[in-house]
Amino acid sequence: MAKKVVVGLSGGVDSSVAAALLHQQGYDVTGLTLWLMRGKGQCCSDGMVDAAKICEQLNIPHEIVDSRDVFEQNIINYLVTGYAAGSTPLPCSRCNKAVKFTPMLQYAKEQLGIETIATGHYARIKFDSDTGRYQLYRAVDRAKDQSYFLYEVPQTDLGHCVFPLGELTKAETRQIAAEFGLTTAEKPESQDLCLIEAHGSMREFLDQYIYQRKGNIVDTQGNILGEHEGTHHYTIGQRKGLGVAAAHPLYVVAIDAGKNEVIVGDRAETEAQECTINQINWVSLAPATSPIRAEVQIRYRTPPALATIVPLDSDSQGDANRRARIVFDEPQFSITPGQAAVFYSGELLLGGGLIEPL
Ligand SMILES: Nc1ncnc2c1ncn2[C@@H]1O[C@H](COP(=O)(O)OP(=O)(O)OP(=O)(O)O)[C@@H](O)[C@H]1O
Repeated sequence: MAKKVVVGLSGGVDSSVAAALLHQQGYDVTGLTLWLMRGKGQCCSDGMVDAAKICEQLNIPHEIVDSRDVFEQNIINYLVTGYAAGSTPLPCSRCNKAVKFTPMLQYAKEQLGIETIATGHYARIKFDSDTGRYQLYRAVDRAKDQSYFLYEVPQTDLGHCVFPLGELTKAETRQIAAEFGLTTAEKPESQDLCLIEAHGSMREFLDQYIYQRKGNIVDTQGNILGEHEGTHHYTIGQRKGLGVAAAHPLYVVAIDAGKNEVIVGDRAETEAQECTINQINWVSLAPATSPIRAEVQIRYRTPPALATIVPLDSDSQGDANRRARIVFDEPQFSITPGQAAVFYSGELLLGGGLIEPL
């Protein structure tokens, strides 16, 4: 009997190709689309229609799961609370874990009796029989690699996931889509976070939830340089849009939501060599109990930098091995609370955690 798999279909070209490839390989494929956003979620409604067209084309069943509440609780609330507190939360890794993988697997198992799910993520999973762990590797196409956003996916889910595009380049994916004649073959690449695509900008999205309270933009000595309309409009390392005239470029160095201040300084003042992370999820490696060396990536598009990860006893929720101090070999530009620090050894993703306020 054909092996059954549920493919998470966003209506984009990547997940369409993932479904088409598995279908071609003889899998019994079911498409599943999560309805994520209320209100301005035009991209969701378009996505659902495009995903339905793919399912018709491949002649496979299509399930739509209303996940708007799950998305609101786990992503919208998370973003709004984080930005209001002066951090820059990372929604995609949280979404993958809390909205996509775990709930999709649960639905697949409980409602459809299917044990495996697939997505169009660019990353690779391998089982390591020595450690008994499911390991995550960067995608072959480094420009498209999405492993950074997958560091939170628990071992219990990874063992039930397939990433058919992990060995492909984006150009190959497009070519395969054209060869299959998929209706999504020519669909343009999504440029940004789905929330930004839906709302125009993060600022427009957040302004619906967070009151715009005017405050001061100050330098690191406390001198007032200008005015802002809400600390949630800023992120660490930001240079553009400060509205402050200065002889040399100024960057956001810190955000003090309590005092309602944005603190700016020159580039060197945004650099730090250490940070603490919490809520660590160990992926390819069993939880470290002594310091380890790794390449640590502090933003999706920031190149990894060599560092020592020193485990601390417990995290904010009291779990052992889930908090660590990261000591970089060189100072790093704009270490940003709320973003993820993800550790790699070459292509292998070891684990990751969330950066605490410095
Ligand atoms: N609403 C959704 N419902 C089900 N699965 C989804 C949904 N959104 C994304 N996914 C899955 O997660 C993968 C990565 O999503 P991401 O938002 O990064 O899209 P992407 O890289 O542009 O991929 P695609 O071209 O398939 O949209 C998708 O390929 C798809 O398998």
